[in-house]
Amino acid sequence: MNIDLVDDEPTPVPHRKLQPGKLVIASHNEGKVREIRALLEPYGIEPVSAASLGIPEPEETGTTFVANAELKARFSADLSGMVALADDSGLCVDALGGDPGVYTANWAETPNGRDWQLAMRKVEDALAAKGPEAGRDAHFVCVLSLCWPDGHVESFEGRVDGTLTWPPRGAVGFGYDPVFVANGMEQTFAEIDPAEKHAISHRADAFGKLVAAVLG
Ligand SMILES: O=c1nc[nH]c2c1ncn2[C@H]1C[C@H](O)[C@@H](COP(=O)(O)OP(=O)(O)OP(=O)(O)O)O1
Ligand SMILES: [Mg+2]
Repeated sequence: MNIDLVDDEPTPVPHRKLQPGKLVIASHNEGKVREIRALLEPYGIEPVSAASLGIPEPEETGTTFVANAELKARFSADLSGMVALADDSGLCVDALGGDPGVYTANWAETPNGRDWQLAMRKVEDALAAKGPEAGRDAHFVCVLSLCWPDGHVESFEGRVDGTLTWPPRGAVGFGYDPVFVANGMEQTFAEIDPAEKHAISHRADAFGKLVAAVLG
């Protein structure tokens, strides 16, 4: 047994409970806002979107999901004076060394806004270039960060494992949903009911941890 490892355990920080009331969803992605609203619904929290408060999108300068989720949550908490909940997420493809990862949204950027067909095609082309032995395993990651107006922040990470399919299938959901098939399923995330996605998604996984820590 490595004694050093035991000594290095971080001191647990007590969680702060989230009280019923208004909360800013610090995301400008309508697909995410819709999903986060649905997840919050049973908890007596009234979500308002950052866009509806006129809060702009901060620059995502972090190199990790946690760093970006926390900077987005802090930005909206500072500007609104309310508790803010941000989501930083992405698609990590094993054969691509985890890309596009933190840069998943950037792969969709064009001069005319985001193009998800193009982004899915880019991932597929990169994967095809690796050859069939590389495999098609991928996972989505989601970090949800809550920031209070006094700067207290709590973050929760979730993931869902699956494989990438081609061509894209389905019209529900957003982003890369049409090419992602979760393990144990046959349909893509864009072919299943939102409720089914909420039962297994990376966002739901992170949200479950958030609930246990700050709403339980
Ligand atoms: O469930 C998902 N189903 C499909 N695609 C997904 C999902 N979850 C994240 N993704 C992809 C698309 C998203 O655009 C990118 C995250 O980028 P990310 O910077 O966290 O979000 P974003 O810029 O779209 O919105 P915002 O930063 O305002 O919350 O990963
Ligand atoms: Mg973003």
